[in-house]
Amino acid sequence: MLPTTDFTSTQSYKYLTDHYLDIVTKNLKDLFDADSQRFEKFSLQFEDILVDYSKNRIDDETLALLIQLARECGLNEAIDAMFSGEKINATEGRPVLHVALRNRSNQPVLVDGQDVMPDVNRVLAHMKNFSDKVISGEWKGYTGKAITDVVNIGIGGSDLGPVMVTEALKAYKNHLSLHFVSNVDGTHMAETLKILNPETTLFLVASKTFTTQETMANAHSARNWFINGGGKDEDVAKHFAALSTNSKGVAEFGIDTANMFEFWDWVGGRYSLWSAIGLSISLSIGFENFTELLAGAHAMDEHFKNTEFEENIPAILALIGIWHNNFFEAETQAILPYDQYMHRFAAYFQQGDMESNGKHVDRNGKHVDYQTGPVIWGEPGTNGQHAFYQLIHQGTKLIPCDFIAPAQSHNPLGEHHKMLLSNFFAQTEALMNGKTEDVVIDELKKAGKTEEEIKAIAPFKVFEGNRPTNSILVKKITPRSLGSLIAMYEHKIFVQGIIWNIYSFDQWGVELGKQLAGKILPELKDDAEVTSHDSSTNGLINQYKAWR
Ligand SMILES: O=P(O)(O)OC[C@H]1O[C@H](O)[C@H](O)[C@@H](O)[C@@H]1O
Repeated sequence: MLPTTDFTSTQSYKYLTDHYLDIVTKNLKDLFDADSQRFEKFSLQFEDILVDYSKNRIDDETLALLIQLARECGLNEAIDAMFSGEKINATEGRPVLHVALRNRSNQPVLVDGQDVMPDVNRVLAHMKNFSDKVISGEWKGYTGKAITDVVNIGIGGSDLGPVMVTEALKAYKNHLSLHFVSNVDGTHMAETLKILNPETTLFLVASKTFTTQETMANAHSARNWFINGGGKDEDVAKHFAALSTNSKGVAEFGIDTANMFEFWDWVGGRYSLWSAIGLSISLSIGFENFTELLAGAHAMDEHFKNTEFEENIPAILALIGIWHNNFFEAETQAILPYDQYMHRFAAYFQQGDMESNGKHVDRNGKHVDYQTGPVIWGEPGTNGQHAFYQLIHQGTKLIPCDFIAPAQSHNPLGEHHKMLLSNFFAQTEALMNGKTEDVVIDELKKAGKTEEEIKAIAPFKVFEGNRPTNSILVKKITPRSLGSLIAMYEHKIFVQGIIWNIYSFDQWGVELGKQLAGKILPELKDDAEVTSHDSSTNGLINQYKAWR
């Protein structure tokens, strides 16, 4: 059972409320000036990942109180409950054990008294065998040709993780071409199929439930394309595999269950890239690299489970996030990777974080009267700098940012990486220091402006600074370091959910739209006027019918 403490009723929350009034008057620049050890004090290293959280509006007392908050909210007990397989996803009656999928120690993990590790290892062995055969060309299509293209058909957690990781680890990629079709918009499938040959294409139908409308529609269209392209029913087994928890659904679709890669209901969709859902990753970069990804995540799991909160990276990041979210009233959190390969990282954690912590009912079933999960967004630097950083620097909203960058590039092209990294360092410095009016006036004077010109333009050129950032410097983006980085964010989300007293592992909020779409679909089959909805929805549907 998870604790059900209302964090706003704790002693530490009350202290934090007072302490906030003190901190809010302080400037980051002054905090640095007052303490030459601030970087050493407020940064942590885990393997090849350096997490610098010193450029946040915190001091020793802030951290001590936030850690007290974590203790008062029962974070220790909650971590034990997750790792020991308790059914902490209470609204669905399930344990939360993505950590078991990457449990490289092979220590038993019990669900209802039964060790899940033999099953985990059996599926991993199946994935290895299959990946090796497809990559080596031993696996043949129906006309005897080797596979050249793999299409993952899935959406949400059955798409975003594999897309993000295969992109982030493109430097490790083999000869297979990977494609991802998620949208039910026929354009996604049609455009993908245009360049493919049914004789050499392998489809992975990725769906935890094997009932998701979009994925099933795309899978049926892919199957039709395969049959229309010359394949026979009996050839489907050579070109379709399923990644799912639903063996009945897989068999009904007509995929040979020998080509089914299983996982279990204790794996949440948005935490499933470590499971059979990661088969596209293993095909793209090879099984050895996939296990390195798992090993990196496992190492972070061990760090999270065994480290005191004072030095626990996911816990510290989560607590700083709570400080921004619940005291500074920041509404969003930007994730800004200075790595082109990581261009889907923010999108991945949009689901990871927002589907997990976008909740307004606490673990007692009561409506919360405080803020829970932030809006997660971001794009790779430096592109973002030329698009939306203006608002981060000079807008009216406080936007805490995570800056992520690798020290070593996979593509050391001339001075490019130095240029990229100079921007990475410069942005957090600029956000912290800003530019005072005095400096602006001085610059304008030097540029030969008149008193009058200076007076008119100076206010627009002032940067207040004092904007909080975390800098996450990674030696190199490898399967291992990426695995650790993903697990770090996963556990950050977990810690925040525990403190906000919400259930982070269900997602009832996505159901209503699905239900209504299910009701509307039959209404679109003919041209009859629709009158069953509100006037807006009726009006839109009827106009659609008139125009189609
Ligand atoms: O893997 P599937 O069962 O097809 O589910 C795909 C996705 O759809 C749902 O709507 C959930 O919101 C997601 O958490 C899930 O990842």
